[in-house]
Amino acid sequence: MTQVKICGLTDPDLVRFAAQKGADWIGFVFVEASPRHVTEAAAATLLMQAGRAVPVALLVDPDDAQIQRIVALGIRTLQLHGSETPERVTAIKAATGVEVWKALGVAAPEDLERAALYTAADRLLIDAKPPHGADRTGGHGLAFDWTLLEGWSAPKPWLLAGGLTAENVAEAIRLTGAPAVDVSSGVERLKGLKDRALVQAFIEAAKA
Ligand SMILES: O=C(O)c1ccccc1N[C@@H]1O[C@H](COP(=O)(O)O)[C@@H](O)[C@H]1O
Repeated sequence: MTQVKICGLTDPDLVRFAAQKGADWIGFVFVEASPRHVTEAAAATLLMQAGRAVPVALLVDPDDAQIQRIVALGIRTLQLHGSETPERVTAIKAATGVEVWKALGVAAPEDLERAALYTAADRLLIDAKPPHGADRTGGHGLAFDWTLLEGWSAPKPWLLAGGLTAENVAEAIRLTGAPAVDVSSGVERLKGLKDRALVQAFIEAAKA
């Protein structure tokens, strides 16, 4: 069954709800420019509601100190969503031993070729590229051309992200063969404000 990550939760009740409805991962965004930003202090409370869902820390070009603080909170999965090089990902994996995901923005076939360079990543997250001039690297609710993934042989376990919604996720999975999906904007009524009904509908559609 397709695995689901619900990203950018800031409300403990919604964390509990998403976990109860079957989310496999819950993402916490430690990126100040994001409307879903959570502080490390707030995350400590949110984590307690995750139940069997695995908490994921979304970080953009984190320094070693930030990584140490996040791991000290008890988060064992890092989603690197910046311009981290393969060498930096290898160093983070070696220093922490936790699960490390690397997000890659895709707009052309050559973007997928970079996937093979990230040998230390445990998973890849294949996302749309941010719009020109954007203040953050993801979470814009934009999809990319999924047909770019036709015939792609993923070198790692991977997730599909970018502009997914309850309405389009089944088609996205069918076209791309994604074993897992990640959503943020598509389960919001307003930017940064998650909606229970949309969260439930997304999980059900992805796992149907
Ligand atoms: O959610 C954010 O604000 C965010 C900030 C910085 C980097 C990534 C971010 N979100 C991730 O972006 C993709 C796509 O999200 P969307 O569903 O299109 O809104 C997803 O992996 C989020 O985790």
